[in-house]
Amino acid sequence: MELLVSPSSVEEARSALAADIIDVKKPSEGSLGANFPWVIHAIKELSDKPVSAAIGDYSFLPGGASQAAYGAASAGADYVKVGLKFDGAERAAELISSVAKAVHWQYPEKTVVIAAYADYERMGTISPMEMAPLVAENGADIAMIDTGIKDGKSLFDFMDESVLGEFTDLNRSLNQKTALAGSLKFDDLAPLRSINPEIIGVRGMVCGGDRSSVIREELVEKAMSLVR
Ligand SMILES: O=C[C@H](O)COP(=O)(O)O
Repeated sequence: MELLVSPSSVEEARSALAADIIDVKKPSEGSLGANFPWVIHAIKELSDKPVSAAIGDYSFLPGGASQAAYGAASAGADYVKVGLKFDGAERAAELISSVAKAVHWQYPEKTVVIAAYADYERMGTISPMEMAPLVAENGADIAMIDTGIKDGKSLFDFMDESVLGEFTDLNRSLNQKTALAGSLKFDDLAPLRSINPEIIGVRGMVCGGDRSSVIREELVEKAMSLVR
């Protein structure tokens, strides 16, 4: 299980360098808010660690999402991550294939992450289970669950360990990886280890519980020691 940590600036990224994957985002623009390309580039320059970039919680806008995905990959992101903020399997397939093509067209080695929301019922968006079979089938690499509304409710408030285990197993059977996130706490690391997704994503946990605060290096190190 690898640890992905989401800084919002170059300064914060310096405190996150112990993580396996540095995930650039702009939390003030949403759960998967996109940061500026020059911030992605500067964070990529900081270390040899793989860099991920969120491109936004996207409505059904395959053209816009594919340009944003291409921009993030060109700026240096090794992982490009998009959230599906709409419903409908057919529309999801179209946006996933557009984003995957935009990245793999010139960067076949890069990884495309597609996120659905644990709180899809209150978001009115596609569910993670409905999204899962559309990911690799449309050229993407990782199926992710995050919470869409960051109001303190966590992934486990919406999906229990057995459902998350089913999601992870389903992804494995589809030859795609799983990433889980959503206001995770240190106490969640034990159940997450038994669910065993390839990646877990955190921000609030390593900010001391408040994701609008700043990432603390010692908490990233603590989280790394517990996921190993
Ligand atoms: O990709 C992971 C997210 O940034 C998780 O943020 P959070 O732990 O504050 O919900």
